[in-house]
Amino acid sequence: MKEEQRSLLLSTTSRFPPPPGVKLSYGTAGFRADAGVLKSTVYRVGILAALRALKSESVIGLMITASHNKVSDNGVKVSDPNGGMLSQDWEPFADALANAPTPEDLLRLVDELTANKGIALDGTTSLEILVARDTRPSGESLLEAAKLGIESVIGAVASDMGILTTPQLHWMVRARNNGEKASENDYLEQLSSSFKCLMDLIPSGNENNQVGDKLIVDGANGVGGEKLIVLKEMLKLKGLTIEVRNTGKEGGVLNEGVGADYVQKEKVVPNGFGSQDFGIRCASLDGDADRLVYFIVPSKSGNNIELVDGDKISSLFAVFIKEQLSILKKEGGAKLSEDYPCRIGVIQTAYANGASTDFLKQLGLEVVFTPTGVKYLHEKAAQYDIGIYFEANGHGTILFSEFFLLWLKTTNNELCSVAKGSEQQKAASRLLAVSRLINQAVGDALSGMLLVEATLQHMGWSINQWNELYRDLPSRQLKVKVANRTAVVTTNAETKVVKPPGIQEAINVETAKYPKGRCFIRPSGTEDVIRVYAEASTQDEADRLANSVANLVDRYLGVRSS
Ligand SMILES: CC(=O)N[C@H]1[C@@H](OP(=O)(O)O)O[C@H](CO)[C@@H](O)[C@@H]1O
Ligand SMILES: [Mg+2]
Repeated sequence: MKEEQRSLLLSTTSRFPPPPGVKLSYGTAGFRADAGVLKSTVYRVGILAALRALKSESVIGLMITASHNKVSDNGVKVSDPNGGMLSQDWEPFADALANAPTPEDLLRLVDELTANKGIALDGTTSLEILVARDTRPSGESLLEAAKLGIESVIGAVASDMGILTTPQLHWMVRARNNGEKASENDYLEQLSSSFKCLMDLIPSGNENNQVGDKLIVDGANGVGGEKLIVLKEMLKLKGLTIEVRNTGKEGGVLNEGVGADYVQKEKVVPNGFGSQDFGIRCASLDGDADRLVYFIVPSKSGNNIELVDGDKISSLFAVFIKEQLSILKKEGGAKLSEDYPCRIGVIQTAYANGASTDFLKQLGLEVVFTPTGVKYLHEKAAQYDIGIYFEANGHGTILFSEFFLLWLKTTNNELCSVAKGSEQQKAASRLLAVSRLINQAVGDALSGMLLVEATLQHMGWSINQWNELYRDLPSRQLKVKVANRTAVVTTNAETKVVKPPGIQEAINVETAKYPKGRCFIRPSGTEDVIRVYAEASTQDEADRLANSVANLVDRYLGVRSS
């Protein structure tokens, strides 16, 4: 490392001492903690992002958000050149960098990494890192720390993109590296034009359309609500009214009694909604708008909603895509000069409701499981021609392989010349529009919502009809505070505990008491808790199973004393 670079890093790093006694790790979604302890971490992730840009010779993203966490938390994560999560082999370096006690330790780590990865810190290239944040009040000063981190690496330039949803930033990084138009307006344009294309292709004569022309969206008092209001204006929707509540402008607090995580985990009505909304399709975004769930409010006063979660979204998309593929290949249609055996995969985690897995398998689809965290699901989905992945909490998307998209475009052109306007050609156009609408970088609540809306219109289904695709098995999720959550080590896509010894056997004994019982525990990567998930044939049994396993967690891992 040249002297100029060394002294720049030393002087800036000494302005951001790590808070004593805090050890952070790059978890399921980057670093997250109370915003008050994060400045040094965010500054150091700035350095990391700069080095990643220099290594990949590409544009990189840095997002400041703590998504569904409480407003006083914040976090930081890096978007890789393809718009996906940071390559997993860089995570140990992220941990080491964030926890390096002194500026000299940090310099040593940077030296090691640059030597190891062959990164030349000679300032001969200039690379851009796009930086954005969600609406948290702590975001502004953390963003400044990130910029200083980036610009303490010679050759790295920070571009402040302001307040964005997480998926918008990932989309921009991907678009920039693909040489495509990449502004926020380009993002909104692409979503609205592909949505309109899908709406124009809705089969005519669907007289029994039950969809209902109103959608009410809970914006979690975060960034998603305000972006949706802009998008709505661009869409100039006919026959669909979108009302946005909890935009953050009405005085509500981010994620407090609102938002996709609250709605999905607690299964209750979010603030601002009530029995007056019965019969209307409702949806909820999370704090950074990368998760989406739908729900139905109860007809009478009472709090329990009917949740239409990520598994149902995944199932709806799977049904629609399967239908388009079978139209495209149907007997008696135009003969395609080349056929292509499209491989579809649906990716889930252990949190997927067992009934959804059965439904997808009955559709004849390949269903595979990964550990929790979209980085794992995304990686697996990318191995298919069409990879549909959703976590039960509503975080997911549909990935199309480049090869399949090329085939689809060629097929569509061919059909346009021999059978323009045929059912086959429309199916090809629909699939192409889906690939443009649904975010190819990461799960995106806004693009996902537009695809749900277009699909329901296509099918003519009300939210109830969609919800009845299958009946969820009753489930319950609990969080347990423990002295040290890293004491729990799991295997088998997180469905079995290997440490501490004995607890898995005890969980098995509890689970065996309930028909259709299924239960697992794992340490959260975003909150300081152990999560308990239980499924059983009645709600009461699911609750009892979850509670008894939560007690086991207490017993084996000891409750936090503070
Ligand atoms: C049960 C659950 O919903 N877990 C979420 C949550 O991770 P945890 O590691 O469980 O805290 O946040 C992640 C990031 O948003 C998301 O990928 C994941 O699915
Ligand atoms: Mg989120």
